[in-house]
Amino acid sequence: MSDYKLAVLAGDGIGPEVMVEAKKVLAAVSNKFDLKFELNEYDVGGIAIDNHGQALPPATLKGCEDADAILFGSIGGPKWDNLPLEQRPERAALLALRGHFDLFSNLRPAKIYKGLENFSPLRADIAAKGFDVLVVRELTSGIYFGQPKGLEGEGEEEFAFDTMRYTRAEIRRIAISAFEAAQKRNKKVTSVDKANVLVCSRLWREVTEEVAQDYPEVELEHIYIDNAAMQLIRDPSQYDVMLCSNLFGDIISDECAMITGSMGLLPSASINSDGYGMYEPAGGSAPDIAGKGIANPIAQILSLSMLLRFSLNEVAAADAIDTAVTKTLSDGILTGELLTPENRDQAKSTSQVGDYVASLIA
Ligand SMILES: NC(=O)C1=CN([C@@H]2O[C@H](COP(=O)(O)OP(=O)(O)OC[C@H]3O[C@@H](n4cnc5c(N)ncnc54)[C@H](O)[C@@H]3O)[C@@H](O)[C@H]2O)C=CC1
Ligand SMILES: CC(C)CC(=O)C(=O)O
Ligand SMILES: [Mg+2]
Repeated sequence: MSDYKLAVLAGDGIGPEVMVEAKKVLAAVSNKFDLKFELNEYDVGGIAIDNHGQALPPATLKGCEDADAILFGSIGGPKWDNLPLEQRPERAALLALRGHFDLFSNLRPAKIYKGLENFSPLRADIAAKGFDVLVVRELTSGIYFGQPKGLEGEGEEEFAFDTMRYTRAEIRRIAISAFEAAQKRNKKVTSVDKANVLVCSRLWREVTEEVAQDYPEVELEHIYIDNAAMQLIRDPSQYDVMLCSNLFGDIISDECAMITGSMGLLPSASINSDGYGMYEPAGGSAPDIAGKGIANPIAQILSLSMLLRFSLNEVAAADAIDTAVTKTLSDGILTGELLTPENRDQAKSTSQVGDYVASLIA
């Protein structure tokens, strides 16, 4: 019997809706594998601004510090869009948590599931070649963590800037994450950069080449971000691990999600060097569908599986969730955004999908 303490931060928009489903699945695996979890829920993001006047209240941060891992939903939304940047949920809570816990290694696994081949926006013959990519994104540096500056000057001379900055050490540790992951997969790392114009990308290439020396069995290739975005549509089967800086990984991972059929299928793990992590869907709070009971809960459920696997080493429980999700999708238990207009009447609700996954584990 294990005792784990999780900080549960559902957040805004669809966050609380999909979190309910992840908790159902957690209850099912707790039962099946005789695991004991203490779940402590905290406000974060817009809801925390409304209730406590700040996006990351001290009690939330303390709860995360006291936990074995964080299960995170998503934050932000139109209600808080006009706040100054430093108070907005995305910066004041999400980037703050990533920075505070040094969660530099962001893993975003995307694949076309069996049964969903026809729901990928890829051309059928391209989808048939397969798609199974792990985006390894640097998460605590680069342009999102450079000092924003603005606004200065006046009139048409008024300006703002963001700085992109990477140290060798920051590049080295994320490159090692990518090579370690590739060793357990198909032994290929594609490093995505813009080394034809950016100095940071020149350093990125140099350090990535150095790290590659320690992994002779892993192939390393470099590609410019614009070409990578295009190649992912032309022939994504050529990729295994895609190593990206913070900005490029943010963009490329949304593209990978959509290749699988939906933003709502892509989970993520954000891990530090001690194995502590925050686990969240790669997508956002989806204000356009929030409150309708139609959000896809799979990314949240798979984020829970990653939490069990990477931070708690509960591999059997994680495997059980992955197997149940695979069967749910191949059984055609799908939320509406995955379906075509002709068969959308067969769409299942958020809670029907969560119930089905949980029932397969029980
Ligand atoms: N980790 C986080 O908390 C993130 C927060 N955001 C924030 O979320 C808010 C909305 O951002 P958007 O740019 O609209 O991106 P988004 O990822 O929330 O939504 C983009 C599109 O994907 C769809 N989508 C996303 N998750 C889905 C799911 N589980 N099931 C079905 N469809 C899903 C949405 O309906 C929308 O059409 C913004 O405030 C943004 O800053 C954005 C990305 C990550
Ligand atoms: C606030 C953003 C950096 C969050 C996001 O888009 C992401 O982590 O993918
Ligand atoms: Mg993003």
